[in-house]
Amino acid sequence: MDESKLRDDIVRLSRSLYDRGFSVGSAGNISAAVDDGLLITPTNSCLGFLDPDKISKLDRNGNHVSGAPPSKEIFLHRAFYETRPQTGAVVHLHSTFATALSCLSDTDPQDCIPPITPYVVMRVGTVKMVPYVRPGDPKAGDLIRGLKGSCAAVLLANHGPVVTGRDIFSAIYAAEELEETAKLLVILRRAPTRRLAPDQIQELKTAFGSH
Ligand SMILES: O=C(CO)COP(=O)(O)O
Ligand SMILES: [Zn+2]
Repeated sequence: MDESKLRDDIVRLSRSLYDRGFSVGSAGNISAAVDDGLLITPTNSCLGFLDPDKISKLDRNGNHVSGAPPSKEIFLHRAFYETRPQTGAVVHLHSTFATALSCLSDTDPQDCIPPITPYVVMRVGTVKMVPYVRPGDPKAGDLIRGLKGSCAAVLLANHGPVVTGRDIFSAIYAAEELEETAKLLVILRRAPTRRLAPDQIQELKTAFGSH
């Protein structure tokens, strides 16, 4: 794993998210696994203007070893790496439509993003809601551990999405797919909407793997 390329990829992909309005201000944070720990965006940093040399590095025990102070959501990120060994990167955003679903009281907490299109099934899988805790509360880590690795993505109630992937590219593509599907769900709200049928979902899982 080339850490310096990974740092450049984090900067480039974060800027792209920011430029397209998936994040604003200093909201959101991104981490990626490296051989000896993980890289995570610094707390209070803007995803549009990251400096590769200031990205925080933590060792395998979660100790801060270099860069600016890490995101306060480090507990959330580490819980995904701990419970889903296939995780190579974690993306947390306050993207508008996924956050809207996280605030709507009739979003199904066991199935926040119903399977209405193939790509959300292929890239994201089942999304559960995690009860509200304040940003940076270590309890968020306990709540993620409680899912026992069953979800690649969650919505934090009244806060926003957290999405994981094998690597930084797949985590970000999945976060974009989740946001676009959330937008469709908000647009289609109260309109009778066809879901993919269970056999169609199974066909996708067989053809493309499941989350
Ligand atoms: O989105 C955020 C908190 O939930 C941003 O926090 P950080 O700036 O500490 O990464
Ligand atoms: Zn947040």
